Amino acid sequence: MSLSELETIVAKANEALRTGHYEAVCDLCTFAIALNTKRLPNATIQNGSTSKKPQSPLEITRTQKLQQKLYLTRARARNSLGDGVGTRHDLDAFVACGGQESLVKLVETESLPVKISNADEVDSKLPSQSVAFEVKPTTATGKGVFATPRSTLQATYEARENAVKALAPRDLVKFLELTNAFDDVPLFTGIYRTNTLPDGLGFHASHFNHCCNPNARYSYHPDTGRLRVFALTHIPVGAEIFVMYIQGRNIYGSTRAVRQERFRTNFNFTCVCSVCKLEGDALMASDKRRTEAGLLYDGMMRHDPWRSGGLVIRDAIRAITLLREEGYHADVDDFATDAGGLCAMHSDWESALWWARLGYETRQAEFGTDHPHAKKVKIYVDDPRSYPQAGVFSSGKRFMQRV
Ligand SMILES: C[S@@+](CC[C@H](N)C(=O)[O-])C[C@H]1O[C@@H](n2cnc3c(N)ncnc32)[C@H](O)[C@@H]1O
Repeated sequence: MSLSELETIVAKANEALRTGHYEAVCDLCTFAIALNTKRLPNATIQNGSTSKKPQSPLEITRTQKLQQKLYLTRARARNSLGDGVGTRHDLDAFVACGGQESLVKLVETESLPVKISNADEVDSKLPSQSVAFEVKPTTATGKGVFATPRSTLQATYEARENAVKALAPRDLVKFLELTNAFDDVPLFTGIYRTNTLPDGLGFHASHFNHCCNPNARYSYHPDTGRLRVFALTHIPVGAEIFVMYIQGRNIYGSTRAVRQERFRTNFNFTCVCSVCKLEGDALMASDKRRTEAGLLYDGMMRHDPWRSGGLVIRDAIRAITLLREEGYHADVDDFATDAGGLCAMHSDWESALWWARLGYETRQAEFGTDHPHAKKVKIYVDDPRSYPQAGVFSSGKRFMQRV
């Protein structure tokens, strides 16, 4: 962790001290002390060698001053929490790393105003009634999220500011608890990159693991500023809930090798989901299905809509069938909406409505009826004549094939 990141933590700890969030102060200082100790000139790292990077004299002074501030800040928080032993320990450590005795006296005599932490207030704002899962350790992926008996299909989670420096101290504690998959970049950046999925970073949502056949989908809801998670299929109690870190055609339309390359490049991990673990014929069949679905997606709208409109419908049916065979429960709308548009183009309102419904059902299940993605296609269900290309041909053709 860089010195400036540590200084950010000290600043946040002091902010928390001022606002009476003493538990958060302790968490932040404990975290930073552990990391800053490794930066001190006489520190040894785990294999017994000394700190890797030599520091300039200025940096050494900053590191030592930081350590003093951390102990003193935590001492004041512990004092306010009535933790006498902890306070004494921190004041001794403060002096041992060069802190002034006069400041120790000050803390010993100071009685900080006793403020009631509003922690409970903050927690009670979280949608605990709708929590349908819990975070637990997994064998292969660290922690993951599992369905609980109180399962509901919709669980909403608060979306948070991505800018770490703008986080409130308590949120910074939660941020620091998230996984970091990048050793070679500063800690804040590593945590940010590990946990910022296509729709943002959420202190709860970022605990979901990925699967190339997810059973849930999370999305950012702009009206409420929340990350929301919707189940895509029935999730039995005790089953892990998986979302997708890479979306749409990039996941359902790509082979394992291509997906793994994306995970390595974007997230620095090797995917061990049930689809990526397939071997032999099963893997070949999965790769074949996904390659075909990807090609169908790319090629569907290249058919001449006047002469070959039937091919658009044929491709949509084929692609949706492939996704179903693959056990992939999302993104049917990628094909259904275009198929509806084609039917509307030919003024086949009955078929246009059928496909519009399929597209809308998919989007409302994945994002919620109040999400802009769902609202955007709802208008075609309300009136298939509202497809932008509606009625351009009056060919009299009817596209009766359904999936
Ligand atoms: C956003 S976090 C997910 C929660 C994380 N497992 C934890 O312990 O808090 C992303 C990290 O989880 C792990 N992970 C998630 N899905 C995975 C998968 N399908 N295969 C392997 N590792 C996965 C990777 O280490 C990745 O960097």
